[in-house]
Amino acid sequence: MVQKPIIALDFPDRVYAEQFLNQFQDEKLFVKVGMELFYKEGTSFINWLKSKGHYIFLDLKLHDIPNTVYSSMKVLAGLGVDMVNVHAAGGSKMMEYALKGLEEGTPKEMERPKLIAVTQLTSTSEEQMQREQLIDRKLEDSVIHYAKLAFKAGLDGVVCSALEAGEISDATNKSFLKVTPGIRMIGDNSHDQSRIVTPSDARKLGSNHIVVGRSITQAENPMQAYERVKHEWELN
Ligand SMILES: O=c1ccn([C@@H]2O[C@H](COP(=O)(O)O)[C@@H](O)[C@H]2O)c(=O)[nH]1
Repeated sequence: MVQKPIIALDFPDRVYAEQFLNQFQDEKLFVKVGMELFYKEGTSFINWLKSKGHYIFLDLKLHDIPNTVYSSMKVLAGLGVDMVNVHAAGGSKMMEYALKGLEEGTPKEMERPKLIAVTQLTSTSEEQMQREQLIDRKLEDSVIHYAKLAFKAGLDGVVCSALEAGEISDATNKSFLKVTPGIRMIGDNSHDQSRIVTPSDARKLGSNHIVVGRSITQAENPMQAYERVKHEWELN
């Protein structure tokens, strides 16, 4: 799959999203559609993105009982997106059912979307995890544990911070995807993120894909910000 930085289209509606995308003219981008935009615009916006030739990560982070996730994935499989995800905290059985739903729901002429699992959100710090999730371990231990569960369940990879990418490769295998949000250029505002890494360090640490939102979408010149991120990411 194409390794361009994945741009998080965190916009309230398609008018904002299309205005943003129009700046890139005919460039085929890798974009992420999250809950905000999908809940507002639904599948018609996904179809529009596809008609423009963009790669799509549909970031809905499913987390429910196995049967519900199975049936929902069966539906999402028909959308023709490139990547979807679940929360690993839903457990091994839920992840296996998610994969089964995707496999059964993908039309014969399409490729099954990659399925990845969120380990610990990049906004979560070790202190918060220990206090609120009552996990009395290092944050890396929890991330690696979830990555191993996702790997065993047959998933294609995980969402993690680039800080954990190397250890995940060692615990699974090199082709297991590490998709890493929490990306910031030096000096950028970290906002609500806790585990942040630059594009260049993410590459060095072993990320396969980086996800970048506000550093691009809220920049004074989003095109220029995207080119800077892409340059750093591709250079290393
Ligand atoms: O652990 C996670 C999982 C998903 N995200 C999503 O990525 C982007 C990051 O946006 P920034 O503006 O670059 O912080 C956003 O859509 C999150 O929902 C994540 O950050 N961490």
